[in-house]
Amino acid sequence: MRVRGLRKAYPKIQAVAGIDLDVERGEVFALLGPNGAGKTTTVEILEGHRKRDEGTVSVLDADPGTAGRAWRARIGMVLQTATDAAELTVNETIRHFARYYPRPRQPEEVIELCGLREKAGARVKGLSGGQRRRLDVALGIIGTPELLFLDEPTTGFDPEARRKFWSLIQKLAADGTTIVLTTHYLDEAEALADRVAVIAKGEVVAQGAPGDLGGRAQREATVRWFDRNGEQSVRTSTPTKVIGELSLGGGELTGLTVTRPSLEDVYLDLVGEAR
Ligand SMILES: Nc1ncnc2c1ncn2[C@@H]1O[C@H](COP(=O)(O)OP(=O)(O)OP(=O)(O)O)[C@@H](O)[C@H]1O
Repeated sequence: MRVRGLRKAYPKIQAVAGIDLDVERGEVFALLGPNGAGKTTTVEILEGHRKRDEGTVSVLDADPGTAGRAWRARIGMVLQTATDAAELTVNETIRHFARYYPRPRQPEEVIELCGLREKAGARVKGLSGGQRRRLDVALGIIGTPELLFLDEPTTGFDPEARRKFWSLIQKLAADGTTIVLTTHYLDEAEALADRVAVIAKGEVVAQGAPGDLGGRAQREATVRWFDRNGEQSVRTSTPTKVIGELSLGGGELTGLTVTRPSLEDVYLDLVGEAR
């Protein structure tokens, strides 16, 4: 996927103000950014659901603005708005949608992957919020997409469901599915994404591997330990040296930790600077 100079204005706001993105095949790519940053608008343009004002976009070697049905069948989407509640059961819904695709996954496999086995016979309208979201994901992957868009996929999931969802995404990625997701959960981006882009006010303010975003790996570390006087801490760019010096006494250092700024620290700095 290749995006250059993407722009989109609504009557009152420039929602996307010149975005460049590259996503490689097989990559998990996360879009991060505060509410209203322009993530959903960008994703909708990439999905072919919204017209852009300016810029060039190539998704699976086609322009989403003009690509046809065959292209659409190669793409899976999980939008922010949940599937319409229906009288159908989970099983029936998944089977129904499978018929739209030339190369569907087995419905039983998808039910299993999405943790819906116990709810397969339940009516969709009776599902909890998190279960509905898992059904959305099931419908997003039923067509065996080469590229899967997930807009805030785990909002409303309990911690266990989120972990299960992460392993589902890891399985899909291991099978070669390219995944573009938006999320407000930085631990999710860190667990799943090969690369992330932080968007603020319609612009990309940083892009890179989660471990290296905003020069994170090069930022100063904090070394903490306990001694007779209580907790001690030093900020340093050479933590190994600091620990070497502390170790000269020969004893074990109590409560020794070395920490770098978290992805959340870096993210908040980046987004704060963009305000
Ligand atoms: N259909 C629309 N008509 C007018 N303005 C819109 C429309 N959709 C979005 N906007 C505005 O465009 C800006 C970007 O919205 P967008 O939904 O792309 O942000 P987002 O990054 O996805 O936010 P969130 O994290 O809250 O989902 C916001 O200021 C929003 O109010």
